[in-house]
Amino acid sequence: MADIALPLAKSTSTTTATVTTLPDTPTSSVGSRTFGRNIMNTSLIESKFLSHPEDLGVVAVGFSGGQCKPGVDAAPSALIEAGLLTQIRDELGYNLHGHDTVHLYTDLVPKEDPDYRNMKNPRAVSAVTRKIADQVYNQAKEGRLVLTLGGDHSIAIGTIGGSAKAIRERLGREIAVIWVDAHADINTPETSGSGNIHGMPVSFLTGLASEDKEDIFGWIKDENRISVKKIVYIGLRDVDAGEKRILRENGIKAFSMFDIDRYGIGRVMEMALGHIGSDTPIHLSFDVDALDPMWAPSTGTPVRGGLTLREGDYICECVHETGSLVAVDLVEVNPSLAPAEDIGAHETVRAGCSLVRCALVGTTTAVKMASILTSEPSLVYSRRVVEARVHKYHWPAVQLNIWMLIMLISACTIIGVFAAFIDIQHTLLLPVPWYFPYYITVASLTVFFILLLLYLIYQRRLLPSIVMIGGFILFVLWLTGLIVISVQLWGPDGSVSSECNLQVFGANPMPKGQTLETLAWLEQRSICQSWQAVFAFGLVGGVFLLWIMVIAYQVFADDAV
Ligand SMILES: NC(=[NH2+])NCCC[C@H](N)C(=O)O
Repeated sequence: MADIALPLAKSTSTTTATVTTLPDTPTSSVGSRTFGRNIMNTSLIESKFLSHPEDLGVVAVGFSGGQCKPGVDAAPSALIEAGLLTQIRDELGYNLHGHDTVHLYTDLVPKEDPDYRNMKNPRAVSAVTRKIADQVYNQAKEGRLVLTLGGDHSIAIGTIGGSAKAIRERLGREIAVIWVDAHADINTPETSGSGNIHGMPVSFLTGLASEDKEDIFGWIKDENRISVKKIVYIGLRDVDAGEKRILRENGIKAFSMFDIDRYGIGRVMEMALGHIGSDTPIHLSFDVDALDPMWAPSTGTPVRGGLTLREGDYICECVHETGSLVAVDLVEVNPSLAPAEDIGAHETVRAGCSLVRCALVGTTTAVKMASILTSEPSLVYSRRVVEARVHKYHWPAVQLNIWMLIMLISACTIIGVFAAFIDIQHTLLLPVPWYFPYYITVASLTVFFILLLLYLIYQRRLLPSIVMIGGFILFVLWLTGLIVISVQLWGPDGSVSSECNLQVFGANPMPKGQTLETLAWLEQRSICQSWQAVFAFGLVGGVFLLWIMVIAYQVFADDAV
């Protein structure tokens, strides 16, 4: 394979590209990315699926055979020259692996490569993507995050094929793909108008297109494939007719620029990540042409009306914040296509660097600025740590809702019954026993506690400790009330229950007719039934308070794992 080796010191050139590489800083001097230790450089997000989140496997792919315009193969060198890898290592604190070579794959490109099923350069793209799949797989199987710098978007057949296989082997899970692009790249060879394979990678990855010939994508096996249900598109605005049909028929989730205008990027990201779910590893494949040409003009198939750079960065930050990111591709930067002088290429490369940084470190910029402004541990930092922890608690929504509903019913019934009892005592000119107002107070506190929980849920700040402490206090109060009620019902003095059985339920003969006596009997019966209801709801409340403590403990324990 003909590759450009990257020397350790800044160099000014090789035959095909000018390559500037990392200054010779030993990796060991790079700040640790251990959670919370190095706030300048560290992502505050704990990775869910990487065993070595501090390691970054880099695959630099200088390949342009998936389309016809030369120049996209020079992108990795341009990005590296702009200092991307140096920053990733020295500022973001990653340990880099495999970063010392830009692969050109010239030896994999056959001399003769006639079109096949309407595909251009089919054997070259197949051989190169197969090799890329191996490279990405080798990095990903070590439990590292993998960054691939393309290259045109056909290389995603290799990057996604490789990470899908590695994650299946390592974790037994399927990956999800967030495909940020102006195009859907889901043409089959038959629906493609251009025959360019960079417009087809998703169809090969999902199995919508396949081929038996080993040298023309026959190497793609189930282990490399992804499910159509696990792809989410963002930024679409130039989708071919055949692709629209494929998207519709397969129910593929897609957020076009129209959706971004309508809902805003924040809501779109919520919906996109909601579709994927929080327990699925994510491969982010970012085509720079998703950005508006204003921000990224140097790309092979620019389409106006795209994302702002900030929206692109936000997408990358959101994906990073999930903690589910396992691989990132940045593709279709073509430094040789600079419509308005050289500045276009420069801007596009800068935009690309920004996207990658955001994907690798999330929103640390804010933290970084705050920490520079104050020498004390920054407020922003501490707040973010708290938020990162709060967001990780997974409350079982159904149980929580049932719990609140039943507790609310119990508390309100008890308040109602005792309020009525107090009224009766007043009417009969009898003193009010202490436990009537006591139980009303406890039940009111319970209602207040439920309202507090609702508020905290709305704020996404419900901590298990609050629920456990609150639940425990209420349980003790509730239990005291229950004991008092039981003593009244069945205890030695008073014994409401035996009184009721004797006078009311066991009254013989039962009063009938519209007499005062019947009315008095009916009133007494309803008082007796109210006592029973109070006992029943008191019992339910006590048990449910125990239950919520168990739930809170489980939520707490799950998070600690
Ligand atoms: N990754 C890209 N830039 N793809 C552009 C694809 C354009 C067009 N849909 C095609 O199939 O040829």
